[in-house]
Amino acid sequence: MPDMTRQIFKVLTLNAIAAVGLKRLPPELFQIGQDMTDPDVVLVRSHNMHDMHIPESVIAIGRAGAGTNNIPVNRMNARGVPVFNTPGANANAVKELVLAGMLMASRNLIPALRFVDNLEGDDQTLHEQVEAGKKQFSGMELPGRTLGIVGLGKIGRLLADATLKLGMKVLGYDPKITVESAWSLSAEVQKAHQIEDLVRRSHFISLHVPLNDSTRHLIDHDLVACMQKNTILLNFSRDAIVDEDAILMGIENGTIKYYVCDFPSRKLQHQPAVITLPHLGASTQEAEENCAMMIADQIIDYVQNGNILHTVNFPDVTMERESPFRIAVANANVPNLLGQISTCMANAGLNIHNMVNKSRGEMAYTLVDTDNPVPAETITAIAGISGVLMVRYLPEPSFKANL
Ligand SMILES: NC(=O)c1ccc[n+]([C@@H]2O[C@H](COP(=O)([O-])OP(=O)(O)OC[C@H]3O[C@@H](n4cnc5c(N)ncnc54)[C@H](O)[C@@H]3O)[C@@H](O)[C@H]2O)c1
Ligand SMILES: O=C(O)CC[C@@H](O)C(=O)O
Repeated sequence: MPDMTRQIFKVLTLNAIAAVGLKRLPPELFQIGQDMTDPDVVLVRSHNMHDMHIPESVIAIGRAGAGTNNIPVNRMNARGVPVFNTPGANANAVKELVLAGMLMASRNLIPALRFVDNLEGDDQTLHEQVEAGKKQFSGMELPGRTLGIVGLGKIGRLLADATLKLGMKVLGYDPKITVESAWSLSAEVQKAHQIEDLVRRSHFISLHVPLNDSTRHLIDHDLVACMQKNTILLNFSRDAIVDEDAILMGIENGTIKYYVCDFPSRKLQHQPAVITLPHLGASTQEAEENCAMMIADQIIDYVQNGNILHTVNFPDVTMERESPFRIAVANANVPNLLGQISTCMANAGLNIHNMVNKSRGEMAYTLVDTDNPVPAETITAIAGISGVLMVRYLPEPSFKANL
């Protein structure tokens, strides 16, 4: 069980996190380093944490970005460790790169650039070759074409808005769409009830779903077989959302004109119809700074106040402080745990001032403010309840980081 009352939090950074975000973590409260033993918090971007030993001291993981498939979320669930991310903070950067990808493909820009690079001779010869050769790169325009967007979250929605403005027809498929996304989606986006339907009707298809067991190889041989001839497929989500063999087969038989993606692989390298970028979707100054600032603020609020906003494994739970004494409990979402926690507090004669409890799937999280300090034995008693995964005592800190 980590030391819950400690006031200095050690932050291990596994990737470069923008300085403007790290600066939000004041040195009075946080010690930051790339070589930290027994960290309280791990900050990460794309570093693969699956094979890494994650010390018992860790109370939170912060992903400065959207995708969390590089983090062993299930292992963290068992320990009651929230995995934070920064939804939307890099969405515009990805949207812009997808637009660039669509234009690179629709205007054959990559082979055209290669053609020019390889021209030889003086200017006169070069101009002659340009005029004779350019017809092979003749492309198509976007207005009137159909873009199918798979996943209408933060990125998918921005892409829908931008491409509608360019005069495209937009089809969307998202069986798990959130209420927030549905509200903010343009009414001009047509709903596809089946992904096969979207794939059949689209000239361009762009993937914007998280990688998990239900989306791994979402684009397989069967779906490629449903595509129109000369489809342009864009994948700025994750490599394994597509079956690369199916993509290469689709290219070979003329179904896929271009596969534009952000995830290089040996199989895809040197394929003329594949445009691969080096995972550049979120690589803008703006996105990197947005993600770093957002994750820093979420971590500060969690370590100081136990508040949870934007994780992939916990419910959002926030409560204004009305008393200086607070405990935060992560527990399995099973009957009677709340009752047992309250009993431990009643046994210590503690009066509950305010309380909030929420669950998400198998995880539940409770914040309890008390009128009096919580004795160490009470924290130990709560930690000993079967199903309790993590308890933190959070007396109001003498030094508070600004949020
Ligand atoms: N290339 C990059 O640098 C980069 C940057 C940011 C995000 N990403 C990737 O893009 C993904 C999406 O990012 P976001 O910010 O839009 O996330 P988001 O959570 O806002 O949106 C994801 C959407 O996918 C939907 N979805 C889930 N399963 C689906 C399925 N089987 N079929 C259709 N829709 C499904 C969800 O309902 C949700 O609306 C991330 O998970 C990440 O892997 C890549
Ligand atoms: O941090 C990055 O550069 C990539 C982030 C991106 O893949 C994401 O899922 O947010």
